[in-house]
Amino acid sequence: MLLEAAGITKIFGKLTALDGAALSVGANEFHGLIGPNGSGKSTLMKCIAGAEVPTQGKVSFVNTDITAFTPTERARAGMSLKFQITSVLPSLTLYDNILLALQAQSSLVDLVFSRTRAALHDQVMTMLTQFRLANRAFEAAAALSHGQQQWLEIAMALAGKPKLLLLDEPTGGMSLEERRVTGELLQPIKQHCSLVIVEHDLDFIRDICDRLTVLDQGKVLASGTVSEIQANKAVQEIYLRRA
Ligand SMILES: Nc1ncnc2c1ncn2[C@@H]1O[C@H](COP(=O)(O)OP(=O)(O)OP(=O)(O)O)[C@@H](O)[C@H]1O
Repeated sequence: MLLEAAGITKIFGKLTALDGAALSVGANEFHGLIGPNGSGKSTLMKCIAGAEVPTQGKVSFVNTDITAFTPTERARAGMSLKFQITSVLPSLTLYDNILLALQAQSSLVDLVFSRTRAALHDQVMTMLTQFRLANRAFEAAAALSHGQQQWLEIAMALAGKPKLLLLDEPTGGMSLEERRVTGELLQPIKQHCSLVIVEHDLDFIRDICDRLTVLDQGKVLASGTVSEIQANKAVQEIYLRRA
């Protein structure tokens, strides 16, 4: 397993947000985290990313116990969380935003060699092309639509070539068409990266994910392939209960 979170409990004062939750993600796997409002999805994501420290439990990544790692140490180990490490600077061009994200991964020594700069140029353009933003490379990021800004942020989160990308509700506020394109843009990264994604849009998550974990009241209700989860009676019940 690439990521293994086990027995994760998180207590905020009197509230138990997570109660022995677990999550396993393999290499090249897209894994969706779903569940009703307040079931603990974001808190589990934060415990994995290092933004919250679990009260109990263990997080392993690439066979290393990272429970006590800082977010920066996790990033160095190959984990990337959109918004956490980098975020879009609206007054800079798309090109410069991506360049900054790439440069954050390079050493100062690398940066002073022009050959590296040329290589960075190619990487910037490749990433912009991959995220269908190349034709706007030299416009300010502020001019982008909401959806395009999200794509730019995802591209920036991928600049360090992470083994695992964590996305918390990336399609929030997107149009239906932008959601569809987001699914298409994410697919190719599976060749080199796994994904843990929290999303309220169940159609979107079903379309792009290989496996799903369902949280309910801080516990794992079910975990399995998309078809296993769709056929699961207990899962159907919590979603019906909500409706
Ligand atoms: N920093 C915090 N301090 C106190 N309580 C918190 C904190 N963060 C989360 N909680 C509580 O923990 C519970 C789980 O919250 P969490 O945001 O993880 O759920 P979620 O499944 O992501 O919800 P949603 O779908 O609404 O985003 C909620 O009751 C929430 O109010």
